[in-house]
Amino acid sequence: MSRIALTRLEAGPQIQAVQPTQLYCWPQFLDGDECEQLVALTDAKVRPSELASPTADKAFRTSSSADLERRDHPLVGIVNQRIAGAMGIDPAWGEPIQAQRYQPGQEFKAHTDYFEPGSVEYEHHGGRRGQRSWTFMIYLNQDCEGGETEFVRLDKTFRPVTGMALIWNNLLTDGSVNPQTLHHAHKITVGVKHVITKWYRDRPY
Ligand SMILES: O=C(O)CCC(=O)C(=O)O
Ligand SMILES: [Fe+2]
Repeated sequence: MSRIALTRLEAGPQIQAVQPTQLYCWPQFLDGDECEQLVALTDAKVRPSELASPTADKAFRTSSSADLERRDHPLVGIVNQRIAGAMGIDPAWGEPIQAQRYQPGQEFKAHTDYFEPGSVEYEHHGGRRGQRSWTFMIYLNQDCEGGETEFVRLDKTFRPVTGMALIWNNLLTDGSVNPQTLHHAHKITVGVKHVITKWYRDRPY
């Protein structure tokens, strides 16, 4: 699967990191109108974000989240298809699109998107549904300060840019997890940051 996705991805996005980590940035994956509509859909549905893995730190992930579904708006289906087409992955392997909203002071501290193998969270969230493989994240706005996405072990930091996608594989080509994908969504200092995230599994979800 990694190889198929890599081939398709070479058509549009810019490579940001090379083996063993596959990390891409794709400017203007969505246009400004699409982003604005997705922000409005998110604001109408948000709830406090959840954590897959337990942590004693109550300030670890302080954002809000919303699951965006096709029945919320036809644009959700269109974006789902555009992402699946770009990735060359069967849409059945994808989780529903989830939006994240960060208000001033909110962040998601350094974490990985894969489930720790052998852990309770893996049994609960992975298990039969499979491990998380690719993350396809799109910034919906840039009129904010702070909120950078930092890949702390890769020394790569991205500022939110409206419509820009960040795409990375949380796994290595042999299917094992890649700790180099550790990332931190920095605190927002001014304004509000919105993103949408699509996670793929390593088998049909
Ligand atoms: O908001 C970001 O920049 C990153 C979000 C993220 O890492 C996640 O939702 O898993
Ligand atoms: Fe993440």
